[in-house]
Amino acid sequence: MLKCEQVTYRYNETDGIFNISLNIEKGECVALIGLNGSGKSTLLHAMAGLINPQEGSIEWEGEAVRPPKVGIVFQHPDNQFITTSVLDEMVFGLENIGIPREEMLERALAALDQVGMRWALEKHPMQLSGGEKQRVALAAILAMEPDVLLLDEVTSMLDPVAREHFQQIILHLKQKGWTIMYTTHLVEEYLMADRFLMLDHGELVFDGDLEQLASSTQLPMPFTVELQRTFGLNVKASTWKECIDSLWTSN
Ligand SMILES: Nc1ncnc2c1ncn2[C@@H]1O[C@H](COP(=O)(O)OP(=O)(O)OP(=O)(O)O)[C@@H](O)[C@H]1O
Repeated sequence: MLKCEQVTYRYNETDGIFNISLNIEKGECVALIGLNGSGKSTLLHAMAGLINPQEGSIEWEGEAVRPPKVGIVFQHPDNQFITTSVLDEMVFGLENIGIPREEMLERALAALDQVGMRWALEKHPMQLSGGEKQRVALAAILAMEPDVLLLDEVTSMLDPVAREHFQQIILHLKQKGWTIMYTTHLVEEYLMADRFLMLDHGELVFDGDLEQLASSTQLPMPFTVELQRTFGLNVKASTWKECIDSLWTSN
């Protein structure tokens, strides 16, 4: 379990995150939402051990969080690359955490397979498209086998096709039992989460499921949820097809 207790990280008097307490269970897929500047990235950075809260504690299974236990992928993959080939990029991270040489290639290839990027092994990261770079950035983190995967607006720069591909990868990781927390401003991406945490001015103001989110906030909802609400159906994460099927059977 990832446990945040009364975490405060202050940039100044008004900006930052304030007194955040929450637990994330193993295998949960959590969407961290909130307006621009509400503190989402700051919370993820604190959870990844990249910044140290001035107050409170963040622990995974009773120990202070630190990479590689917690892995984070950022909105702009370019910031994550430091080597000149995809293979070197994968190996660099693994070397840093002391993975034996013979295991490195195996791990790197398995992670690249998970995101469909093995073909790019010899490429310079800068020769890849934005979506491909983002998949390699994710693979580099997956190869380190973190217990918790944090994704900070990872699809926001992608075109609709690349975005859908990336969302499928996240859903696949979720099905495999990864513990995931992601931030997004795209309401359709709410459908990937089991649970929602909402920040407002650095404070945690909501913790609940999709149905509770839809009934207790004024936020725009994914189209299928709006449809369910319009027709008086129970709100749940549904695909288009499931939504239409339940509309047919409700009459
Ligand atoms: N390095 C910094 N120095 C000072 N203030 C900062 C710094 N980084 C962020 N802030 C401020 O802290 C607040 C929270 O920022 P943060 O980036 O965590 O929000 P966010 O919810 O991730 O926003 P967005 O949705 O726009 O990505 C904002 O008011 C921001 O201006």
